[in-house]
Amino acid sequence: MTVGSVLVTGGAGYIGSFTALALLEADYEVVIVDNLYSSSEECINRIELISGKRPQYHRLDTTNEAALDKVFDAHPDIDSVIHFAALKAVGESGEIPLEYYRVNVHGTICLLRSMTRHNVTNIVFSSSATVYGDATRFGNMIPIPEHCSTGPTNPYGRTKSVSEMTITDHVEAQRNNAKKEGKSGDQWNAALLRYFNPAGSHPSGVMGEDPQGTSYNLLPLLAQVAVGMREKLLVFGDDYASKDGTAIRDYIHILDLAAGHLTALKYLLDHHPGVRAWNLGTGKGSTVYDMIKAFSHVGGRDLPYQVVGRRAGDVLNLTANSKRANEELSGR
Ligand SMILES: O=c1ccn([C@@H]2O[C@H](COP(=O)(O)OP(=O)(O)O[C@H]3O[C@H](CO)[C@@H](O)[C@H](O)[C@H]3O)[C@@H](O)[C@H]2O)c(=O)[nH]1
Repeated sequence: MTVGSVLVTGGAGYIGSFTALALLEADYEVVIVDNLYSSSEECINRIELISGKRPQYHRLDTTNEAALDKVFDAHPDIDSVIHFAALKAVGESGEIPLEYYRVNVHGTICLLRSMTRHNVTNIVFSSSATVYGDATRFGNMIPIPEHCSTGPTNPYGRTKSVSEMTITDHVEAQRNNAKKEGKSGDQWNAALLRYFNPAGSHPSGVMGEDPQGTSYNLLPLLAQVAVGMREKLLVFGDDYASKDGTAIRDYIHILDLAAGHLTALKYLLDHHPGVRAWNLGTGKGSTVYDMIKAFSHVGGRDLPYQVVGRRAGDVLNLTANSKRANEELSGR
């Protein structure tokens, strides 16, 4: 018996595929759409290998609204959407901002329009801690609570912020319209999940972060150095105001992150909160050097690195205040 039917956009990507797996394991029916821009169909096979269930899958771009409509038509049971599909951060990403806005923002708009036409009214959005930018700019807001004002420092973060605002405005407008028509108005709901830095793989070793093409994030790069695919890690700046000069991030295990999507979805369905933002992080900050040390320790050899200049758009510290998520989502 299925407990609900969920459309997962970007479900062949790193976080998307782990969430699709968690949904299947919790007996949801899963329909994945993905353009395979930075992933591969092999992900669908891996999800099946672990869960014993094959998610339904359509290859399409979320900016193709007509194709999205067909998916909703073909799966009338879909009652919720988890929206991952987006171009992922590539460093400062300043070189291709229009492509970021087309895929990340326009894709979100197309999805919301198609959901509205099909009366699918619950959306969990894959946002990012990057929306906060430098949380020290108005006094010290570290660890960062959800009420910290947003101020992203790179185009990728801005597309996440604009998508959050688009979803918020749409959900509020839909609720107000429903009320005007004498309905309860609590039908539309959105979770804005602000992830800190995802890390790790499935204990089976079958699924993990497997970036297609060049990788820009610390974890996959460290893994590549550890297995000898890459000569050394470039450390982007050792002149930050931290204990060892390198920048601080909050690394959260991918299985915990995936579980957070299911609990947020349940919260929407049980409580009809309208729009609610949650940080998904651990509350524990680690520097780049901490991460190099941890990888060296586990791998049994010192990993080579070289300090270079700071990367544009990076901030000193992104560490979550995870009180709200702990109180509202844990144990669900
Ligand atoms: O080769 C590298 C890569 C990264 N870093 C540093 O490592 C930390 C983490 O960087 P990275 O893994 O690229 O993540 P962030 O820049 O913190 O975050 C981006 O990447 C995350 C993982 O995909 C997303 O969740 C965020 O939304 C996105 O902004 C930062 O201090 C970087 O300066 C290095 O020193 N060398």
